[in-house]
Order: sequence, then structure tokens, then C-alpha cells
Amino acid sequence: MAAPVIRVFSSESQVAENLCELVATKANAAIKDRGIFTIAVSGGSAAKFLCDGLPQVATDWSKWRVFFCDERHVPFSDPECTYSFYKTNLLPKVALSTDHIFPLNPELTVEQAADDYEQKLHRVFTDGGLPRFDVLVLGMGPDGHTCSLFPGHPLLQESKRIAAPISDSPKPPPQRVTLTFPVINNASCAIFASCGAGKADIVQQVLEGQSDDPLPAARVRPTDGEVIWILDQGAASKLKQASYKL
Ligand SMILES: O=C(O)[C@H](O)[C@@H](O)[C@H](O)[C@H](O)COP(=O)(O)O
Repeated sequence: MAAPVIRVFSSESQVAENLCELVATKANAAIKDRGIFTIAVSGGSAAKFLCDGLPQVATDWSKWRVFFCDERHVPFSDPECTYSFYKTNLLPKVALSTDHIFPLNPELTVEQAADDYEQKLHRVFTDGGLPRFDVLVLGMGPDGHTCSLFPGHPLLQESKRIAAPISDSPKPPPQRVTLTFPVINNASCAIFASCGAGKADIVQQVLEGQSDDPLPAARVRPTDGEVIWILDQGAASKLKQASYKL
């Protein structure tokens, strides 16, 4: 398990650019090696960064398979739907087929939608084992949550499911489906992008704090992979280790 790699940039636009360059590098390496690139993306500012920057990268979009680290159980027409954000803001600009992006089915109950999502994962990750994503693009909330995995929630201990329903999310909307830690920590590379001084305390706690009960974002430590934090100066401003500074 490698220690987190921390990259600090002077502006949000540089964070976005670096994130997209890194994703493209990982994509093109995976396509060269195995002919396919598997990624799970998030909502929040990471979605905006990816939708703005990925149309500029050179890659074979027909080889991408795009899942969601988590998704809100809302209709596609709801402005809270992360899939619809990507559908509107990325799909018209890149040659990614809608057959290669995997939304949650909002017509089902949240429990059924989680089961259905696990089946979708197994159809792409066909070896029958735990899915091993090439890249996860993650966000972190001000409480240290990532995906729909919240501090103190029993889902932090989930060990059997690869995608799980949640009906009591402390952040609305309450019903969501999320990848679980066994899948997250089986990824080849997990990338966080966090910006703004409002994130400084929680970034410091997650990256430098010691706890017997780590925050969800601090539990992202792929066993055979890397975790990379891409921060702007504001988000990195409370880190104590001098090597993390610009
Ligand atoms: O599902 C959600 O409610 C959001 O997607 C959320 O989990 C988001 O990823 C984080 O709060 C970080 O968001 P920012 O990077 O925009 O702060």
C-alpha cells in the first residue's frame, strides 16, 4: 500500500488541467496494455473539471468504460443526477458511446438499482473477481466523505457487496448507490481533486491525522495501487509537511 502522492497547484484551473492530463495518461496506458480503460467518476467539482478538460485530450474513446463512484437515486431529469451532468456536458463533445457509460437505473427501487448496478459492473469486469478499476476520480466533502460513504456509517464496513444502496445519506438526496471499499481499494489508481480554503482543515485531517476510526476519504488506500491527491493552494494550506507546499 503506497503512501498518498500529493500534488499542489496554484489555481483551480491548473488542478483541473492536471487531473485531466493524468486521467488521459492512465487511459492511454491501459488501452495500450489491455485494449480497454475502466474509470469511475464522481459528481461535485470533479465532474466539472472532467467535462471541461477531457474533450481536449487525445484518446480512443471507444475503449473507455465509464461508471460512477456513486450516484444519487433521482430521475435523469433531476438536476442532482450526476449521470445527466456528464450526458449534457461531456457526451456531446467526445466520441464516447452511451453504450459505454453506465448510469444507475432510477426506475428501480434503490435496493434493486444497486443490484442492477452490480450486474452492470460484472458485465464489464468479466473475470468474476472484484472489479479492478484503472482509475477512480473521487471528490471529498467537508465532512471527509467520499463516494456515498459517510463518517460513522455502517457502509464503511461493507465487505461483500461491490455496489451498495444507501437510504439515509446525511447529505441529500438520502437515497444513493455507491461503490464499496473492497472495490475502491482494489483500484489501480484513485485520484482526489479538491480545491478551496474551505477544504483545508479536512484535507489536513485526512492526509496527516492519526485515528483509529479514519474518515472515509482517509480509508482510500488501494492495496495494489496508488492514491493521488491533486489540490490547489487553498486546500493544501493547512498541511504541515513542507514537502507538500508549492
Ligand atoms: O454526491 C454528492 O453529493 C457529491 O458528489 C459529493 O459527494 C461531492 O463529490 C463532494 O461533496 C465533493 O464535492 P466538491 O469537490 O464539489 O467539494
